[in-house]
Amino acid sequence: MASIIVDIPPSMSIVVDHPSYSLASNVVTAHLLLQFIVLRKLQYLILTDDNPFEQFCTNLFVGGDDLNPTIINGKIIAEEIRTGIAAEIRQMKEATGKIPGLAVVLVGKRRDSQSYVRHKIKDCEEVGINSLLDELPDDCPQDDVVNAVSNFNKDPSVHGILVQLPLPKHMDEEKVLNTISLEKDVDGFHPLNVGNLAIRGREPLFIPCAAKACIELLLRSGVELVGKNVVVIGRSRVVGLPTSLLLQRHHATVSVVHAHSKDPERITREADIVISAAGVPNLVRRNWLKRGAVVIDVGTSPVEDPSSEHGYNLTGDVCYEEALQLVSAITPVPGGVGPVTVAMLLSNTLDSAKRAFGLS
Ligand SMILES: NC(=O)C1=CN([C@@H]2O[C@H](COP(=O)(O)OP(=O)(O)OC[C@H]3O[C@@H](n4cnc5c(N)ncnc54)[C@H](OP(=O)(O)O)[C@@H]3O)[C@@H](O)[C@H]2O)C=CC1
Ligand SMILES: Nc1nc(=O)c2c([nH]1)NC[C@@H]1CN(c3ccc(C(=O)N[C@@H](CCC(=O)O)C(=O)O)cc3)C=[N+]21
Repeated sequence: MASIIVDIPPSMSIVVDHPSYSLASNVVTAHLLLQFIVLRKLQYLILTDDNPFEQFCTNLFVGGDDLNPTIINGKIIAEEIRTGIAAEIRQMKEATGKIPGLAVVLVGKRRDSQSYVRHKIKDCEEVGINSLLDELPDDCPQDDVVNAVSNFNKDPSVHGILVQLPLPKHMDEEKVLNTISLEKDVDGFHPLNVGNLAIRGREPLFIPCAAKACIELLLRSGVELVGKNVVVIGRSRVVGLPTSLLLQRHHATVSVVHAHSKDPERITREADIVISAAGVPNLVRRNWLKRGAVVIDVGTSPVEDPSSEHGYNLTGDVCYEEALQLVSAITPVPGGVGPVTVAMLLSNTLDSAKRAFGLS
């Protein structure tokens, strides 16, 4: 193990005890450590895996230890969005006598899926969207799900169709999702919607809700996107991929980290903004983050906890307590991205109804 001691008068020393730092890089930055040590009146500074050298030096460049991070409140932002949607729906009802409709297809009894669907239905009621729920058993044939979708495709009172993912293992998700009619694809998962999101100058009919939520949270918190280095962790159809595409439409410089990425800590530590959607609890530790970074934590993994009300706790991808020590803003889990994702679903459903009623 590398262990370097730099003598600094008067009677101070620096101990760099870390396998991955060469003598050369330590010598170059030794004067920065000196400044820090004098400033803090420290006798020793021990760098470990949790507090690596490069990150430490980045922090030093940025300055003091007095960041007071903003906790981005997704519940309040979602409520503001819902208030606007409810007002538009009241006007729509006065003008046309009609309201938007959202149909949800839920297969199986996953507790977290049931909970999200309950949230969606409650929020629909609150803003004046009519909601329909088709619940199917875990072991039903795929054709039953396809038929449920087809019926909703034909129903003129339905403007949005959502098939809650994941589907049971024996089903072909791609096939089921492709049966949703393009005009009712409020999740924005249809290949044509994804393709149009990816191509400059084209307009998708719908943009996936979690991606929209991330951007909305950033913009409403006053975070500039143009030219910023953004790292998106995850590249799924539901979150990672559409988020990276939408960020590029906002002129951010986007890097995508996934399960095969080498040295994800180093890549993520470069980012001004980190959006994490891996679904791995506490993946992003302190040493993944640059001081002053903005963090949007999309991950919501149910982690077993028999002592909690529902038998599990929703846990984010980001080690929240550690991140709080150095970020400038962060979304909590729960109460961050989740409620805004649902608000975006309502917004997409409203947009779809407006198109159907010739109001847009
Ligand atoms: N709050 C909200 O509104 C929403 C939250 N979610 C949550 O977001 C999370 C992600 O959802 P979803 O995208 O559907 O999940 P998926 O499992 O479909 O995708 C996960 C992505 O993360 C990547 N990944 C997995 N492990 C690692 C790792 N160790 N390091 C880096 N990347 C990794 C995968 O890489 P690879 O492609 O190489 O396999 C994949 O691209 C979940 O917790 C989900 O519950 C989802 C939707 C909305
Ligand atoms: N077709 C489809 N579209 C989706 O958008 C989709 C999906 N399938 N499958 C699962 C993921 C996950 N997802 C969430 C939505 C809201 C919350 C949410 O509201 N969370 C609350 C807490 C909810 C609770 O307490 O149960 C919060 O974070 O505060 C979470 C996760 C949408 N997804």
